[in-house]
Amino acid sequence: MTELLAVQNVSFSRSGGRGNTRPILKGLNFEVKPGETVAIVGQSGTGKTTLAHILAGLMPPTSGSVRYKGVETQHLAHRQNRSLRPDLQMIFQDPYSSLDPRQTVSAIMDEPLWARALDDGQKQKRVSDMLHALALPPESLGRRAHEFSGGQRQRIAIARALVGYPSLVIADEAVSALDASAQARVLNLLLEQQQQTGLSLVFISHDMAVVQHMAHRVIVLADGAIVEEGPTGQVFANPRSAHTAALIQKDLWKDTNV
Ligand SMILES: Nc1ncnc2c1ncn2[C@@H]1O[C@H](COP(=O)(O)OP(=O)(O)OP(=O)(O)O)[C@@H](O)[C@H]1O
Repeated sequence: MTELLAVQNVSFSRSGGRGNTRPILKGLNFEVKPGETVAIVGQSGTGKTTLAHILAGLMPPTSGSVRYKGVETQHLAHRQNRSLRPDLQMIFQDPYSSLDPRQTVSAIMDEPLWARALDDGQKQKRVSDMLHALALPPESLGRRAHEFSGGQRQRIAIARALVGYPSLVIADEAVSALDASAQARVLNLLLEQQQQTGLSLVFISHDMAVVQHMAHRVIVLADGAIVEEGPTGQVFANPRSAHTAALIQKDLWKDTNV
């Protein structure tokens, strides 16, 4: 098997009022290979977050399929697929909705590790390594999520996603709310984990400089359809679509005006 995630003909429509449906995603096809980072970029409202939720199996596509290691992601929660569940992790944009505020950091970190064949000492070491890598003090373990700031919660959510040695992480604007030093720390950690464990990433970001730094391949969405796809160097050096050129231009403009 060459692909880890296979997206085939995925469309998604939202129902509007009076029986209308509005197409959000239109016939998407792409793959993510082991150890690969695929960035998904596009203007606001073009369907990136909707796609992330469908890829992670949090909602079904209207038509088409998303298979992770051959299993439809919407069926990953089923009992027979439970061992695959910790393999595919998602980092959401908003840590306030993605973490249970009453859970301790220790309990949050335990969940992705339950299925891993590690002894208690190895699990403790993995948790403390992740906290350290994300500049969260060891005392964090006994505290509850609501006791942390937004930036700290986001780092806890990132530690949770990585602690169980996932094969695939879907990161939706995972670092956009972090300050520059925390951003650099997280991006380096993701690259390091990729080198060490062969982690694959679906990386959704509006920040084209970060995309250029992180991704092997870029997929450009416009109005719910793929308008360009290719190796990162090629897409940035020679964008074929006006949408891609506009995204790159906008980012350059931003950088010269900080
Ligand atoms: N819960 C919802 N109910 C109705 N429409 C929605 C809902 N969530 C998103 N949409 C609509 O679906 C479309 C795609 O939204 P989505 O959030 O997936 O885009 P996006 O590319 O991630 O945007 P952004 O970069 O601003 O986060 C938009 O037109 C949005 O208004």
